[in-house]
Parts: sequence; structure tokens; C-alpha cells
Amino acid sequence: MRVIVRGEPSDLNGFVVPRSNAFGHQFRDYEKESGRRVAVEEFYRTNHVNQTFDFAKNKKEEYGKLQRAEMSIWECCELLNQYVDESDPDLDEPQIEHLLQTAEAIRRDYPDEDWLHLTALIHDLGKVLLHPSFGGEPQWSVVGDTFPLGCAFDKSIVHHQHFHDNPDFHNPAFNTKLGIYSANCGLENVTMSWGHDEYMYLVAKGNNTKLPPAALFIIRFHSFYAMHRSGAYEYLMNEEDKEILKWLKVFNKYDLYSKSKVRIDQEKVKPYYFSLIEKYFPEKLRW
Ligand SMILES: O[C@H]1[C@H](O)[C@@H](O)[C@H](O)[C@@H](O)[C@H]1O
Ligand SMILES: [Fe+2]
Ligand SMILES: [Fe+2]
Repeated sequence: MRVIVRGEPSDLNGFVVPRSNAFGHQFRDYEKESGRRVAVEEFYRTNHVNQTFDFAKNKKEEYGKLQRAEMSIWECCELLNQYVDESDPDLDEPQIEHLLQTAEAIRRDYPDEDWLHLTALIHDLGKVLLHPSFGGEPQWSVVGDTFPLGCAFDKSIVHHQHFHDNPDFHNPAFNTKLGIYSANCGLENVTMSWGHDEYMYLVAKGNNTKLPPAALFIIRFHSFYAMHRSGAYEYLMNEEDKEILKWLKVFNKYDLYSKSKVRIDQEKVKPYYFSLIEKYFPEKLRW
């Protein structure tokens, strides 16, 4: 088995970034008037007001126990059939479509990196927190971009203005550049806002996945746009984070730009993904 730990992603692929999303707008344009703009801003307002350090820490402890359910990876994909992500200005399709679109797009350009195909398939499975059997968590605590807690909120975070109503914003222990952290402590030691990234990371790790570290990094930080897009919070990263970030950047292109109205034939691709699930995960996982 070829396990990539720190390899260099190759640029020899033909990925072409599309000009516009399914609504004919630029991707991730949070100001553009569209059917989704107001709802997306309202989503981020509640998210930014409620995501505090204590909130995230408690959720991590609670859900980290993995005592909510037992199911396979594919069963979880199917549960996501019913959810549309309220934070997303680019997509209003059920989540399972997004998972398959991302995985199939990355598979086309990186045919040999099967771990990356599976990472794409599962990267958003943490959104299952929306489901009633997981407490039916509100969207603001499941989806959207993520950011570090316990230190100052960076200006590059989407709808940054709404942090003014977050109690941590006024807490002197949390509102300096480093806050509770030391320089270059490593992202692993940072408490991120709670959501589907951290939860799926806990699930994958807690079920002893054979996926390589780059996969776990992608799953855990794929919504941390302030870091991987805007280059913020470099002072919290260590050398290993900076190295592995290359893979997250590759992944992000597909996560973002594969969003479209074109549906994937699930039955056709299922056997391939089943074989990957079998290779990297136990049959049933604790969630
Ligand atoms: O709206 C999206 C969506 O919730 C994605 O799953 C998340 O990874 C992104 O960061 C966010 O912008
Ligand atoms: Fe996501
Ligand atoms: Fe995604």
C-alpha cells in the first residue's frame, strides 16, 4: 500500500477553475446579491456570536466520546441526502451530491492517490450532526468556515464584523494575537470553532482509520479559509503544518470548484468507493 505522508502534490493535472458557480456568480462572493446572500449572512451572524472557546471545548468533549451511533461510512453518506448547507453561497444541492462531485473531480486528476478520493468523499460527513439522532444541532454549530478560538479573530474571516457580539471578543485572555497559545504551537493544539471538520476528524481518528496524516489534516482544517486561502494565523502553525498544507490547497480546489448542478450516477461509482472504504476503515464506525 502506498501511504503518502508528506509527498509533494504534483501539478501535472488539467484542472481548470470555472469562472462562475451554479448561480452565475463568482465563487465565495459573500456580498453578491443572490437568493442566498441574506440567509448566508444571517447564518454567519449567529455562528460568530455563539462560537466561543468554551462552547467549542464542551462540544469536542461531548462528541469526542463517539457514543451517538454505529454505522458505516456509506450509511452516513446516505443520511446527508436530506441536508442543504445554509452557509454555502455556491451550492443548494443535497450534500451527498457535493461529496461525490468532489471525489470524482479529484479522482480524474489524481488517479493514483486513492486516499485523496476517499478523503473527498468523507470530508463533509461531519454534517451528520444536523441529524436528529445526533442532537439535531443548529446549522451555525455544524457548517460554515472555521476559525481559531482563544486568540484574536482575524479580519479575513467571512463577515468578521459580527464577532463584536461574541463574548470572547471582549475577553482580554482571548483577544490578543496569540491569546492562550504560544507562537508556532502547531494547529493540532488550537481549539477551532466547532463544526463538521473537527467532528469528522474525531470520528476518523477514534475509529483508527488507515488514512495518512495529510487526509486527517484536510478533514480537520478544510473550512479554515482564513488560513489556507488568506494566509492568516501563520504564527500558530509549525513546520509540519506548513508542509502538509500543500495537500489541503490541492483538495480545496476540488471542494470549491466542483460544485455544480451536474449529478453523479451513484450506482455506477459505488463499487469503487466501497473498495476504498474497506481499505481504510472498519465496516462499522462509532460516531
Ligand atoms: O459553506 C461552506 C460549507 O459549509 C463547507 O462544507 C465548509 O467546508 C466551508 O468552509 C463553508 O464555507
Ligand atoms: Fe466542509
Ligand atoms: Fe465540502
